[in-house]
Amino acid sequence: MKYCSLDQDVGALYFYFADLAEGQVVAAMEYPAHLLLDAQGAIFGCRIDLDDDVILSQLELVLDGPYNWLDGEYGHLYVRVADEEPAEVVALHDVAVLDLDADDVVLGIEVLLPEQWRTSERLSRLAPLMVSFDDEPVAGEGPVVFTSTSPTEEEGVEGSEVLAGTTIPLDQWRSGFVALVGKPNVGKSTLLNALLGEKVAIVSPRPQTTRVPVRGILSRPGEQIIFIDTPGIHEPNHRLGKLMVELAERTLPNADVICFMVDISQPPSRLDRTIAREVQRARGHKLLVLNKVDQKPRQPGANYLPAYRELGEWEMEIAISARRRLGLTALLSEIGRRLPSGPPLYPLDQITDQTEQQLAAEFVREKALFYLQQEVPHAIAVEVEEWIEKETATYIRMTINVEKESQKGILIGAGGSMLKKIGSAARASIERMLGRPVYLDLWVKVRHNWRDDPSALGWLGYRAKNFL
Ligand SMILES: Nc1nc2c(ncn2[C@@H]2O[C@H](COP(=O)(O)OP(=O)(O)OP(=O)(O)O)[C@@H](O)[C@H]2O)c(=O)[nH]1
Repeated sequence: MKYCSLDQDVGALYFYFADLAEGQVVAAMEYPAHLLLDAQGAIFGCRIDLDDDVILSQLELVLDGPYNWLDGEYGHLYVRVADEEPAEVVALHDVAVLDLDADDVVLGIEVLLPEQWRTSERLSRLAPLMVSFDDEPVAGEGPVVFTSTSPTEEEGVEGSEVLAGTTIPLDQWRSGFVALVGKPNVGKSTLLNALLGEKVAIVSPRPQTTRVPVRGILSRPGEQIIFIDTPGIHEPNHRLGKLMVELAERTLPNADVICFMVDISQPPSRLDRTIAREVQRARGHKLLVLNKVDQKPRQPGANYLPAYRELGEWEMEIAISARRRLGLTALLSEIGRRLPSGPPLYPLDQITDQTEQQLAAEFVREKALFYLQQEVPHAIAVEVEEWIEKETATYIRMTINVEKESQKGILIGAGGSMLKKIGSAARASIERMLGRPVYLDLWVKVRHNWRDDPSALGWLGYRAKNFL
């Protein structure tokens, strides 16, 4: 690698393999990422888990570095400042983004560092290569000395510290429900996590990741916003899909504010139009939320804003990047001022309606969505069978249900390799959530066509009455 930089505001660590010129990055690819730590816990590189879509010529610049290495057997790309074995490999929640130029060559990699990894001790091994974020790295220029300051949060997005000891009389509070609706993959769950500063909803590059509405609660002085991240509205082709769409649509009548989310880097589709019509019929305040402003339009130079604007009557339109946490303060203040008067509906320190067990099962599904291809991850339902707090670790046994024998084989992989990969990534996420070691025991079972079987859907928890 040539340089790296850290955007303190969002925690984005960027590895440069070339000097970037304006407009040079034209595409991006996303992959799961891990941090490589030395014995002192300092980050000395990262591992990106590639898939077969990446070809060697794309990695030409990356593999130019003396210590970078592609492990062809597993598709692991190592980007490092030294040739050493990591003392620890830590999975990151967010995917890494590989920026490509017009010839499809990778120019740089961005990973999002959780706050605890942004200290000068953790970054000490990378310090000699750090350039300050605002400086464009220029060929021939030496690296700028890196001084670590504590990351600045977007004002108001993190609310927990200002909640303690609130003395605001209850009749001066505002509270209400805010529905995040839109077609699959527009970034609803990413937005919810970004607004809460915590991961309460799983995210993946595949459509139809969210299956049931997830509530995320943001409490700030005098204000409680209950976000409902809804399944992406689509044309369903099985009972589970129908339930997902029904649950999403049923959040609309009760929402005080509706954020109709779209992907501004693409033109509106038929689904966007259908959802916009449904949103228009609801009583709540309607905001048009244009996500992914960080991404180049599909057609270079195109502006899809007017086409989205025409889909309905919007009280307000706001451009954001959920991934890069841009525009979120403005969005929150627009939502806040539209909330009805009322006392908080949830305890002020509660951030979601999901239990730790539900979230743990979701983390397993999230990793399966990353690692598995095509239909297999969508055919998965994860059940927690056992959860025992032991002295040194939490023991968790889960069953992963699939629909066919062939899917079971793919999920387990040669010699159990795929299940191991999913398990170790999920275990890292669960450990982060629980703050203690976890022993994760995964089993795979075939439940034929469970997505179309009403009784299987019922005992797997996919029932409308559970969420209304
Ligand atoms: N470039 C870019 N990508 C984003 C942004 N927000 C979300 N994404 C990516 O879009 C993909 C889908 O994000 P999700 O948050 O799972 O989308 P969703 O709308 O909840 O999807 P469903 O669960 O299918 O309804 C993921 O790969 C995200 O990383 C953004 O602001 N910019």
